[in-house]
Amino acid sequence: MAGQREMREKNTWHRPLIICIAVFFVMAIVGLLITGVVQNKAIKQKYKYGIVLDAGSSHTSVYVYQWPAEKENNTGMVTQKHVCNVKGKGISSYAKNAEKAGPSLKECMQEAERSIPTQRHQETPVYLGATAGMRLLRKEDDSASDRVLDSVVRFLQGTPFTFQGARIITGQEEGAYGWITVNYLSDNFRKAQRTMGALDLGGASTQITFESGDHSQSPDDFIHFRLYGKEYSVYTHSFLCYGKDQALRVLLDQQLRANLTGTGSLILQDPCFHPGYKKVKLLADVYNTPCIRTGPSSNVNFTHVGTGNGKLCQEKVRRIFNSSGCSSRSCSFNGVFQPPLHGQFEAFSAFFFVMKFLNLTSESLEDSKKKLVSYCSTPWDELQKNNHNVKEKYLQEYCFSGTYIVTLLEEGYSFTSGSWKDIRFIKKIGDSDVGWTLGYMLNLTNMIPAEAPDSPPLPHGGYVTLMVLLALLVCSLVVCGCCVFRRSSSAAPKQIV
Ligand SMILES: Nc1nc2c(ncn2[C@@H]2O[C@H](COP(=O)(O)OP(=O)(O)OP(=O)(O)O)[C@@H](O)[C@H]2O)c(=O)[nH]1
Ligand SMILES: [Ca+2]
Repeated sequence: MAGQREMREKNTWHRPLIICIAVFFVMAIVGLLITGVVQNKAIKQKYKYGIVLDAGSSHTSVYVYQWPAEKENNTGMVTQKHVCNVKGKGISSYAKNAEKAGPSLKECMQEAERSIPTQRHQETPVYLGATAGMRLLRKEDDSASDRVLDSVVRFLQGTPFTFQGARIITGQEEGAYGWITVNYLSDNFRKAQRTMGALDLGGASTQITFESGDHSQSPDDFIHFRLYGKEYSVYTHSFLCYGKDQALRVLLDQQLRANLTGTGSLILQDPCFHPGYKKVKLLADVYNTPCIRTGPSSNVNFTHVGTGNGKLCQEKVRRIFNSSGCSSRSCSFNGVFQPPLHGQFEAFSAFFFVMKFLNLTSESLEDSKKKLVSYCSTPWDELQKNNHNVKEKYLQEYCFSGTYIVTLLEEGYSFTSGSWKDIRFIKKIGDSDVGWTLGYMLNLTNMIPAEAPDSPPLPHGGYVTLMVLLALLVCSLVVCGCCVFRRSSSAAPKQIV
């Protein structure tokens, strides 16, 4: 008895201790749960922003991008928040009144200010890249292109953002950054998946870009990237004057020269324009481009008459491409080396605008050509009646533009009826417009690391869930342990002393 009493006296503190430990454990578990939940509560995401102006030949667009502030180096995190199309033509059209080029951006830059929190303005970089329209102006009149850029720089320096520069990007950059945008938005870099090619059709130039190991020939047409720990050898070529606006002028010039009799008024019968289409135009609007060697005196008018012969239009458009004179193993056109096509291609900008309107984005090559012939024969007044909400500038040219696109892809780049299905005509990937601007900003802000960032073995959510489950397991083990201990101590045989 005395022993038991002694035992009990010695252990009087066991029970409260166990209870105390259990209480602390439960408190720790509850604390863990609350931390896990609060930590993962949707905190107001903090974003960073970037602005890129695409100063194209036909117009300028202002893109606002955003990304989660703490995930700067993660991929797939930069998305387009806003886009504003500047009213009027491209900045190269201000060659004769350069001081107006910068202020023409005002409305869209004010929209950009409204779309970004004020406290972020100071840290938001602004980049302007000018493309083929300014490349052509620089060819024609270098000082005029400088004056236009100066006006743009002065204006953008006056915005509340951090202006990082305005420059004419090369055709190679335009192609390469379009390819980066396509594959970044498709998450192909982070997943080290097969990349897709990029086809960009502008008003003054067109670009083809795709991964190819075949860089033994024309190394100038290759760019090498190391992205997320993987090497990429990318073929890219930009054809200046092969944007659809300039190509139309080249076609008109070819037809005008064939019709120039020098007598009476000039009438051009054009199979790429609809029956009943008749407009008096200025020769200056055809010849005021460095894409055509000088033409007849430019203050002369000509009457542009449509005959709507799609087949003849295809034959005329084919003449824009010179398929002879290839000194490499394989060429696209005009003697330009092009490695064999392979893989999927994303065709955007005017490729999309035109093929979407003509409802040819999912047609085969053969059916596209047949439907174009039928579309081109549609009388102009019928077309206007059925499409009164479409800009006449675009409506009058869809027959030419569609024929040009099909000819460029088939005759120019050598897409076949088999590989035609590898082309996808798109405007966006997710919420972001496809074009060179996103790739340009990602490169300038170093947001695509050369090496894959170390990622924790578990995604954050998985990590928290695992921790909570483990904690609950520990807790239940402790509780079970206590129960077993208590049962064993109360069931211990009474010692008879
Ligand atoms: N049908 C149609 N055409 C469009 C639309 N937007 C632009 N275009 C025309 O499509 C062509 C290409 O447009 P963009 O990709 O903006 O060309 P750009 O960037 O100005 O030209 P580049 O400097 O050569 O890249 C031009 O002839 C535009 O006039 C549209 O919404 N619908
Ligand atoms: Ca463009």
